[in-house]
Amino acid sequence: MIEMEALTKVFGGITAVSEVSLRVEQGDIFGLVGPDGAGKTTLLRMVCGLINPTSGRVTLFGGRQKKDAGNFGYMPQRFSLCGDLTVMENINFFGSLYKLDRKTVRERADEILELTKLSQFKSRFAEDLSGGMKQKLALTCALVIRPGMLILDEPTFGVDPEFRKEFWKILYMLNRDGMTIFVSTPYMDEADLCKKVALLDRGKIVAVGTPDQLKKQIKNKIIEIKADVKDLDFLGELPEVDDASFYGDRYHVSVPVVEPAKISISRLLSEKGIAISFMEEITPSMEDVFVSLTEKEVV
Ligand SMILES: Nc1ncnc2c1ncn2[C@@H]1O[C@H](COP(=O)(O)OP(=O)(O)OP(=O)(O)O)[C@@H](O)[C@H]1O
Repeated sequence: MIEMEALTKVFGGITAVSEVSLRVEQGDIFGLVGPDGAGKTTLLRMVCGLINPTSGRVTLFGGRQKKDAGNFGYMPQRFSLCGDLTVMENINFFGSLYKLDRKTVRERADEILELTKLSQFKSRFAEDLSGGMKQKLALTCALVIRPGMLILDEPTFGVDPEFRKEFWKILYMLNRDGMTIFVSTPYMDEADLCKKVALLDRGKIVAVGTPDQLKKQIKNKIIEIKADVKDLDFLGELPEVDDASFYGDRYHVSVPVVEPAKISISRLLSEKGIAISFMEEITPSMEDVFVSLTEKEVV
């Protein structure tokens, strides 16, 4: 459905996207995952034809359909709605950009607003919606053209976890009904929700595969630790430990062999008078995969 060949974008002296080759297949939920500034927006904008690549090529739908034929929906990262128009007026405006007649827009809107649970807010001004509801309205607008493929740029950025769950539920429903989804996200936990993932770092693809395939690429084991102090960075200095990273209220320690590392960690923490409430080997998360492939900590 989307084929990217050595896609590159240079802005002045900055190479935002470098030699990216990827294929998004029909029926995929394909995640483009990477931290801020990795090049996600730039890549998606080239795919949508909003900016030209410096070099490389994008082919959509095997080159059989035109990019501008309304056969894919795009939900940009930035707020793309008119704040002083109501929910329904925004949808009508969007429909008119694609030359859809009012009746068609109204019928489709009713259906999609049901799905996005915005039906009761049709006459509310967009600027008065919550952050999550604004994102849902942007999604509704992108869906009004009934696209076969949806391209979304960080659709859940900065909204609460409850909303993120709800938004992903909608994406799953759309995908189940046959829609191909190409979505960017800085959230590593969302990578786990994708059928296929490309990890992007400083403009380059560092890994591509299903979440399970990517997790198997990690050679080290991961030990998760909860202790009564927050800063356990010093664990990285133990010879049995390759890396120690902070994850919210816990630490993930990357080790070649589990048991000697656990003994050594227990000894060191006990010497420092630090109590351990949890220390077990766990299945690596997508954060662990990203850290191990890029040697970077993520938020
Ligand atoms: N129009 C532009 N002119 C100059 N530099 C740009 C432009 N657009 C993006 N960049 C730079 O390209 C790099 C990639 O930016 P991009 O916005 O694509 O990343 P991103 O992964 O989407 O991150 P974010 O979530 O912060 O938007 C960054 O260093 C950014 O500053």
